[in-house]
Amino acid sequence: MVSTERNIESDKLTEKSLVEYHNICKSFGDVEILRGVDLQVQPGEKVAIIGPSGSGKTTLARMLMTLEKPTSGTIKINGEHLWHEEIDGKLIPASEKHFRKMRGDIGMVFQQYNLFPHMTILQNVMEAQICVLRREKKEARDRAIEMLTKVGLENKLEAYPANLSGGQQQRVAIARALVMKPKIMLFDEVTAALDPELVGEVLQVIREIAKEEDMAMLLITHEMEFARQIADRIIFMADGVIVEQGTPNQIFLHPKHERTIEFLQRFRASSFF
Ligand SMILES: Nc1ncnc2c1ncn2[C@@H]1O[C@H](COP(=O)(O)OP(=O)(O)OP(=O)(O)O)[C@@H](O)[C@H]1O
Repeated sequence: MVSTERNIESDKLTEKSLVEYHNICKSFGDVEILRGVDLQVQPGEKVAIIGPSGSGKTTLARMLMTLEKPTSGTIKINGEHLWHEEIDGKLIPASEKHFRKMRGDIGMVFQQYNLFPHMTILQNVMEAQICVLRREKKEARDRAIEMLTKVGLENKLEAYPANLSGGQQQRVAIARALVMKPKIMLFDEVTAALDPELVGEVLQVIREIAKEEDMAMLLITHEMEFARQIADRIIFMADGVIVEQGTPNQIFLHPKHERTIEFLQRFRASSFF
């Protein structure tokens, strides 16, 4: 019994992280936005990042999408540097070719859905499969239909984005990212631009995906109840650092740090949570 426990512990320690941020700093001009962030995400893990506006959550996610360059620090995906290439033991800035290869592991859904307005829903979900993954048209179509069915839009395949509600468009954006089979999906405030009555349907789709799919997820959200239900781990960020992290119960029921307690109290006072 003891030896089994010890094995499980050592397995956890040796398990390779899917994503590793190491001592990440980011400044915009003179303003330091991220101040030495260390964060690991394990394969399949669902991690929610919460925290006050301006604490650096989106910047952290954008770095994983190679949209924002760290001022210092490193990020690895599957043990391989994202922003650098290792040549003869030296780290040099990554080439566009390296970025393209690495981006294949990462999917992202933003507040803005950015669907192609001139394409049908089905074409929107097929496009990157054909252009980026070089899938055959028939396979891309079959997979797009399967994914659009999963997000409840099997009756809208031939519709255009302009004819869908915001919630439906966001579900297309989710299907479009999912169909690429990334190892990690980033969801950055995906309901922030939606009318309140449309928020529930999008969160429900994400909840179902989290249950069914074994990809890792990094969710930035102000929806605390949603974060509590969906995440294996909650990270509370403030002023560019990770202040506290733990299971949903640890963070929401027994927060330890003054900043976390204050944030959650303010949050409860302004909502039904
Ligand atoms: N390109 C940029 N140039 C200058 N400042 C920026 C840039 N991008 C972000 N910032 C600033 O960095 C800070 C952190 O922004 P970020 O969007 O990462 O925070 P956040 O925690 O995601 O906030 P929110 O919850 O409001 O989305 C903010 O003060 C923002 O104004």
